[in-house]
This record gives sequence, structure tokens and C-alpha cells, in this order.
Amino acid sequence: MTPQEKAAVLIETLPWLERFHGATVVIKYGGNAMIDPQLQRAFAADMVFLRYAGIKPVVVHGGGPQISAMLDRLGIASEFRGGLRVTTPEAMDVVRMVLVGQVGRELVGLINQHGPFAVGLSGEDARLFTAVRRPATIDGQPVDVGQVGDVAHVDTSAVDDLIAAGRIPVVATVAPDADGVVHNVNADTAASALAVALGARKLVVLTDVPGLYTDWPDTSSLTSEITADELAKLLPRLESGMVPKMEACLRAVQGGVPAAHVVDGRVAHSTLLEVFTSEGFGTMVIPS
Ligand SMILES: Nc1ncnc2c1ncn2[C@@H]1O[C@H](COP(=O)(O)OP(=O)(O)O)[C@@H](O)[C@H]1O
Ligand SMILES: CC(=O)N[C@@H](CCC(=O)OP(=O)(O)O)C(=O)O
Repeated sequence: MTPQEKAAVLIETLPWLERFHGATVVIKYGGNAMIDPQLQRAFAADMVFLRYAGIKPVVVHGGGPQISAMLDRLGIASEFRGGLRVTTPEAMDVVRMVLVGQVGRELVGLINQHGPFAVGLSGEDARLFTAVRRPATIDGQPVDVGQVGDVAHVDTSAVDDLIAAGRIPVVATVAPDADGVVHNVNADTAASALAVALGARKLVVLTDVPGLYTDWPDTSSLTSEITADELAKLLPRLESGMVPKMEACLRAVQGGVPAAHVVDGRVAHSTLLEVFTSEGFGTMVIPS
């Protein structure tokens, strides 16, 4: 790369630095970016980069594969319906242990190699999330999936305090219902609810595909931009993990977040590519 090319890359970020300075951006961390050590470190660096660029990153993490691995080790069967894990009280203990005690801790540690930034919390802390039991939907029919929650209420005060102190909140998605019974909340769903409650300028969801395919698995149907109305029409035809993911993007945009993005977390620094380049990256959901 010539010095001119290097300078061009740097200066391309200026309009985006101007636009997003001071903005809150919610990033859902999941998929391969969460399992591959090099991608993990790249993600942690991206969060610190955003912070130094004057953006306020808030991380909501998944951990589905890690939960499945631990359930397996403990000999507890694991099943998904409509993209949601069937969560028995026994499985719920494992979900909580893995998300809060393992996955969240590891990410906090990686970010904090750069400085005293990350603080982990779960939906249980300072009433961040209050859950309500949520059925899965298969062919339009509700199906019981046990202790699975949707976010009924968000109290952003703890996250606000951390942001104001210059920290990077790292959120695990277990949440009590109004009676204090803890529920398993899909991380895409929780990220969306938090983005809306914080008035975030962007929701970025990392996954293991380049973006949304409107006619999966036809690779020519990869879409770079879709409106909320178009997505609402497409949603009943989507499958498995894409259902909570695209539903989350739709809800975020309908809730006032100006843009929700699904990006390929297998590409190192996908968050930076999305925020700071003119072409963007992945699929962007915008209001209709
Ligand atoms: N229309 C679609 N567009 C993109 N991916 C799809 C689509 N339908 C199903 N998928 C599958 O959904 C997966 C994403 O869901 P999931 O594995 O739950 O994501 P994550 O682990 O990143 O939360 C993709 O890797 C892909 O295999
Ligand atoms: C209800 C439900 O399905 N909860 C998810 C929570 C973790 C998650 O969402 O992790 P990913 O983003 O890595 O899929 C689960 O138990 O796997």
C-alpha cells in the first residue's frame, strides 16, 4: 500500500467519525467471532477503537454454542424450536452459568487487555431487563419453549452510568420476570430491546453469513439494504436462527433505531468496516 492509499483509508473514516461522535452503538456479539481466538481479539480491539473514536459501544453477547457444549458435557438434551432454545429449569441454570460466568467474563477480559473499560452485567443487574415468557412460533403457531423470555421492560440506568463513566458495558441476556423467575432471552432479541431503550444510533448484529439472503440459500439473493416493511413481509418465510435475528433488527428500526445491520463476524474487524466505511458491510435494515 502506498502512503497515498493509506491516507485515503484513514480519511475515508472522517465523515463517519463526525456523524457518530458521541453516539451509542449496540453491538450483538455472536457466531464464529465468538469462538475463533483471533476474531475474538479483533472484536475486543474494535470495541476499544470505537470508544477512543468517541462512540459509546454497548455489547450484548450470545453464547448459544457454548451453552450447547456445556449442556452436552452435563448430559442434558438441548433442542431449538423456531430459533429458540427449549429451556427447562435445569437447562436455565446452565444457560445462566455459561453466559454470565464464562462467555461474559472472557469477553470482559479481552477488552480489558486494552485498558479498564469493560464491565460485565446481566439482565438481572439493577433491573436492566424484565422478562415475560415468550413462545416460539412455528408456521404461525405458538409453541411452548419453557423458560424463554422476551424483554418486557428495560431499565437503562446501570448501562447509562457505565457509559457516562467511559466504560464499555458487556451484557449477558438472562433476565428475571416480574416474579423474579430467571428467563433465557435470545441475545439478538435482548440487543434490539436495549438499542431501542438507549436510543442507539445503530444496532450491529454479528453472524456467520455475509448478511440476509431474501431467498435462502440462493447466494445471489444476498441483500445490502432492506426496509422495515419489506422485512416484515419476508419474516414469515425465514428459517431457524435468522428468525430472532431479523425480528430483532425489525423491532429495533420500528422502535426508532435509524439502522440495524447484520454483518459477517467471520471477517476480522467487521464492526469497524460497517461503522467507518462508505460502502458499509452486510445487510442494513432501514425504516420504511
Ligand atoms: N435467509 C437467510 N439469510 C441468511 N442466513 C440464513 C437465512 N436462513 C437461514 N440462515 C442461517 O441462519 C444462520 C444464522 O443464525 P444463527 O446460526 O442462529 O446465528 P448466530 O449464531 O450468529 O446468532 C446462518 O448462518 C445461516 O446458516
Ligand atoms: C432463548 C434462546 O435461544 N437463548 C439463547 C441465548 C444465547 C444466544 O442467543 O446466543 P447466540 O446469539 O450465540 O445464538 C440460547 O439459549 O442459545
